[in-house]
Amino acid sequence: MLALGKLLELTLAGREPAEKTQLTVEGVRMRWLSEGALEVRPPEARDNGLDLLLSAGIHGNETAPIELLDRLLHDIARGDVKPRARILFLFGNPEAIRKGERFVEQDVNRLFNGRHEQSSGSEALRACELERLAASFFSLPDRNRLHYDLHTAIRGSKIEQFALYPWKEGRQHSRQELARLRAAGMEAVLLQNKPSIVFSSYTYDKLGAESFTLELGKARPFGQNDGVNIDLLETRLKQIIEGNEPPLTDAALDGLQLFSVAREIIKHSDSFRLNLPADIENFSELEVGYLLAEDIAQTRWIIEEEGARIIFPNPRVKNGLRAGILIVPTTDENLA
Ligand SMILES: O=C(O)CCC(=O)N[C@@H](CCC(=O)O)C(=O)O
Ligand SMILES: [Zn+2]
Repeated sequence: MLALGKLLELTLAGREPAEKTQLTVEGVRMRWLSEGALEVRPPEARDNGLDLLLSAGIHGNETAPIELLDRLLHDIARGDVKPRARILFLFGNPEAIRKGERFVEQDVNRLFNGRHEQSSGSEALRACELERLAASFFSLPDRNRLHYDLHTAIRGSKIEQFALYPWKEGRQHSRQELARLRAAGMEAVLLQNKPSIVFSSYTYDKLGAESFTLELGKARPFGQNDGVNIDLLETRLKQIIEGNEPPLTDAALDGLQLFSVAREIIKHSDSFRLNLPADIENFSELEVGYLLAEDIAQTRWIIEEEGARIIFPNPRVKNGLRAGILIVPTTDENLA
């Protein structure tokens, strides 16, 4: 296999490849751009006009998505997968991946849409670099832009695989993209309703891509991901890359559960208390009247919404950051 197909090995070793560009037997050009960043370009005659950004390892301990990108890249480097799309592979936080930690000093996925400018340290620099790499990749005119930012969650989940769909004023969420996610094995989608500082929101808001954060199961160390079944996603990604996706029918959304954000729980101070068991699963339902959280100055988060559920509860985040999202079921009536 070509050396550049071993992007994960290079990244884990903190090594720069001697040769920055290589051609596969299929005439596919692979170009190393920076640590954990590799562009794949099909021969011009085969290019179908899709620019696909695949990122993983924005959180260094979320290894199933990193292993998935590693397999896809190996397949392309060997000529077993023949791309018709341009692809940018990104391993988000190499230092944290090497340490097997979610982050080193601060969460890279809270540093996008300009947030890195108000911060310092290696993770702020990396968020800036990721924005630059994505902006340069998505700078070609008249092409379709798609970004999947792949994650696994800290805790178990009543709904194992789901997507978060960013929001932008005046832009409607796409039914076609939701159908594609359903075909890729996603069981639910959270339709966001305000701007955010995560990577997928940056590429959606600033770069015009269709962008999603995908949650694929529970985070485990390298080599221990047998419990994370991402076969449907892997198959779909290969089809997207090779430009031979089966057509999506009108019934394609069947079974996909849609949610919207009722409230984000923001931790304001060290006094923040979250009244949930440590092992609570994502999508657990909370009853009306339940006292979910308390914070400084008698702030109390009481459930008012029928059918409310919690995702990503985490009282250990830094002050000012999201300590959970309260979500409620929604319908498909506002989709484009
Ligand atoms: O399990 C958790 O608490 C977090 C899992 C995770 O890393 N999720 C992403 C979601 C990003 C988004 O809101 O689109 C994150 O928290 O960064
Ligand atoms: Zn993550």
